[in-house]
Amino acid sequence: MSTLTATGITWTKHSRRILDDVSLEARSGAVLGLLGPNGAGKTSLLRILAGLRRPDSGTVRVDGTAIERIPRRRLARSLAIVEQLQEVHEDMTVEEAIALGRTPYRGTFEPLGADDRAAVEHALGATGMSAHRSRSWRTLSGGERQRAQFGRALAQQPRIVVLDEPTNHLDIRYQLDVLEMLRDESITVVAALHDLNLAARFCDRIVVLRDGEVCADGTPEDVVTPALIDDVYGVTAVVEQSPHTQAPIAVFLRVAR
Ligand SMILES: Nc1ncnc2c1ncn2[C@@H]1O[C@H](COP(=O)(O)OP(=O)(O)OP(=O)(O)O)[C@@H](O)[C@H]1O
Repeated sequence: MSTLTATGITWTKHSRRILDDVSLEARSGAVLGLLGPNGAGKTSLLRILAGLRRPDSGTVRVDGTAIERIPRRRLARSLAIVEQLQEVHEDMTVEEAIALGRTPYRGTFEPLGADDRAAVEHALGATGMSAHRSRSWRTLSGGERQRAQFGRALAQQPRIVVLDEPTNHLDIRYQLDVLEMLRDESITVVAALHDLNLAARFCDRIVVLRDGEVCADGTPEDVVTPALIDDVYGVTAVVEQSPHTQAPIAVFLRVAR
């Protein structure tokens, strides 16, 4: 397992500061939820955390090594990202798309080996996509696509996975399934989520971004409070503790005036 840390991340685009001195730590094997209103900077931060974009200042480290010093192939073996609206351009089957996750382990044009096939089978099974393996990517529903994308990340056998709203197209069963799976797979996870209650139930820690700055960082109990929901989202809420899961549950009452 691995730790992913960000220190003092600043990113400016068109002279607008999108991220301002953001620091966080995704601890080994834990699930870190990234929350915040639309436009707060979650996607921008995730792309920096995954090494897809360089910040103007600040450092991202994987197990203490600055991410830009890790060769791309090695990084791809330890870190996978599932972005929103990630497309598979060619007309591939689900199985072929998931097998793309094996690219960092194979030479170009090298056929899948036994390890590759085992990883693809595991990913198909874990995401409930085995029965859909031969279907064309183009014919998948939004939720099926999301599961297959997640399967591709799992096939990569990463130690860290960065997910941008992994559950937004999923029905409740698969929302629970994906989040439970993330916990079971013992992977270090950073996931941008919009659903506060899902985040409170499944994350070990939650970081809240507002206007590109971290405005809260703590356990779900520390972070999911009426004061924060009012402050960050402008919504009046009550927060209770579920007698069933012990996690905080917010009930959103109205837009605060
Ligand atoms: N490449 C870019 N060029 C210019 N502005 C950008 C770029 N990428 C993001 N932004 C701006 O940065 C801000 C943060 O965007 P980002 O997508 O990171 O937010 P978010 O928290 O993921 O939002 P959402 O919840 O709506 O997905 C937005 O105002 C967005 O318009």
